[in-house]
Formats: sequence, structure tokens, C-alpha cells
Amino acid sequence: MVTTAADNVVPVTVLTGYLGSGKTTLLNRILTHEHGKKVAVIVNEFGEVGIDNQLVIDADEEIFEMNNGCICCTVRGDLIRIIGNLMRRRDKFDHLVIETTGLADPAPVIQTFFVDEDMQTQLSLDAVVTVVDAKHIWQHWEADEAQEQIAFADVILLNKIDLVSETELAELERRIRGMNAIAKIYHTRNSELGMDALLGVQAFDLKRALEIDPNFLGEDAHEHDETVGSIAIVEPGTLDMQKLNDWLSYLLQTQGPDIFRMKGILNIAGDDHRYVFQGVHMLFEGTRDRPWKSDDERKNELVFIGRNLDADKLKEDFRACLI
Ligand SMILES: Nc1nc2c(ncn2[C@@H]2O[C@H](COP(=O)(O)OP(=O)(O)OP(=O)(O)O)[C@@H](O)[C@H]2O)c(=O)[nH]1
Repeated sequence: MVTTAADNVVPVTVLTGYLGSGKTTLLNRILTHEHGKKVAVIVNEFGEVGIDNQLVIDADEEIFEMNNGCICCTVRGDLIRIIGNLMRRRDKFDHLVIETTGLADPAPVIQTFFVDEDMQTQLSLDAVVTVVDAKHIWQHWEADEAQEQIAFADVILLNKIDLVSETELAELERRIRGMNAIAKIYHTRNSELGMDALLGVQAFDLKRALEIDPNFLGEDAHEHDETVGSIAIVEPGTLDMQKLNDWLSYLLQTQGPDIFRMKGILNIAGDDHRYVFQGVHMLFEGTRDRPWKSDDERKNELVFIGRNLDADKLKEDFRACLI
């Protein structure tokens, strides 16, 4: 899973967003943009007319449609099969975008790239990009899918800003930030965003430092409006690796379904290297990272994004792992 540009792996962007939020508009942008990348796209539509083929051919892109049902039910088998076919034409593209349907939970798509060994050697998850309809999101704010799409995202486009006032937009951003402290949030019209912010983000690369909104970290008692939220732990001190392992395994066994994503940089006792980890539901990967630099502040930073998380309990259990 950990990859660098030098590896011959294909970066994969997972594109999510509620119905009508602007995913197709964004996809068209990606396909027609002069970014020098050849992008293959897998779309999952229910009998709708897909992206215009002419456009696809002109843009030197490849599109594959999954028409056999919901991506979240059949995802692993179908996705692996389609990607398998796609990889036979590996020379034809250098980035893959998977558009999930408006209602799909993005987790199974993301997990495919964590669990399947074949997938891991050939592809690397780049980022989850979620398009949010800034005007109409409130109508389905309570829907699990809408919340999960926001919670899983690395990049969020608050789209259709022409339809809302600045105040409304600020309020939406505040609430979304409370749910997801790690995503980069952009304000867009017609899903207009620079390609650098979309493709090649490397949000799942363990080697990249954890990026949490400093404002979020600064807030001690973060107010939560939603059942889905982010919890950040920033603590100095050194951790007992065994205790940490036990705690994290217990946490994932008991709360895995409710923990959508987690990431962290840790200071392990007796090790002069940083330990970095990330997880998606029950799936976890951690590795020894670069050495701490002399001017680094050796502290532990963790972020959990999930449903009904108990901040006090998480912090207490974390502290119990310190030496
Ligand atoms: N006013 C406004 N309309 C937009 C904007 N972005 C997209 N739209 C329109 O919103 C509608 C839905 O956009 P799509 O890109 O098709 O959305 P989608 O997420 O692919 O929709 P589904 O395929 O139904 O999930 C289209 O009519 C777009 O032209 C925007 O920033 N402002």
C-alpha cells in the first residue's frame, strides 16, 4: 500500500458524493483537462446513460461501466475483475478514477485496496474525493450515506457555491470540519478545482505526515453537532508498543464498524523512528517511519473519524498506553 511515484503502481481516486452533487461534472473536467495524465474511469450507474463516449475517446481516456448493481454489494468481486481486465492494458493509462453511485457507502471500495494483495502491488489508493451539494445537502444531512461520504473523504468539494450565501457556506464548512478533521475542503462552482488538488494527492501514503486542521487540534472541547465526528488526540510522551497494540486491536474489534478512518503518528518507547498508522474500519496498517528529527517535537497525534465515538474514553484509553 505504501508507494512512491517511482513504483509502477496506478494511483486510484475514489469519487463519491450524493445524487446530483456534481460528480459527473467533475469527472468530465478530469477527462477533458490538459493535465498530461491518461485517466481510466470506472463508473457505476443504474441504467443511466453514461459519460459521453465521444468525449471519452477524444480525451484519450478509458471508461468502464459497472451495470450489474450496486457497487457496495458486489464491489470486491466486480471491482477486482474489472480492474484485472483493465490492468492488461496498463500502458493505456496512468491514473484510475472510480466513481461510486450517489448512494453507495465508499468503504467497500476503499477496503478493496487494503485487503487484496494483488491490488496492493499494482494499485495504490490516492484519495477519496467527495463532492457536496452546498445548497441541497441539508435535505439529506441525516442520511448515513451522506455523512459517510463526508467522513471518509480526503478532499471535499463544497460545490454549487453560486446557490448559497457566504454565511450558509461558512456554516456548512464548520459542520463538515467537525465531522472530518483531515479532509482538505475547497469551495467550488461546477466542480472547478485544480487537478493538483484532485489527482496525485497521496492521502493514503503512510509516509506523508498526518495532516489535521490545526484549528481543529487547537480546540480542546470540540463541540459535535453530528453523530459522525472527528476526534483528535495530541499528547506528548512515549508509548508502550504492546499496550498500544492491545488497545488498538481491542478498539477495532469492538468499534471497527463505527470507526470509518483513523490515522496517527506515534512516539514509541525505545524507538527513534516515528510510527505511522492508518485504518479503515477493521483494516489497519502501521509501519516504522523516518527517524524523529532533532528539532521535531516528539509527540503523538491521532485522529479518529467515526460514528458515536466517545472522545473521553478514547483519550483515557490512549493515555493508559503511555509509559
Ligand atoms: N448551479 C450549479 N449547478 C451545478 C454546479 N455543479 C453542477 N451543477 C449542476 O448540477 C446537476 C447535477 O450535476 P452532476 O455532475 O450530474 O451530478 P452527479 O453527482 O454526477 O449526479 P448523479 O449522477 O445523479 O449522482 C447538473 O445539472 C449540473 O449542471 C454548480 O456549481 N452550480
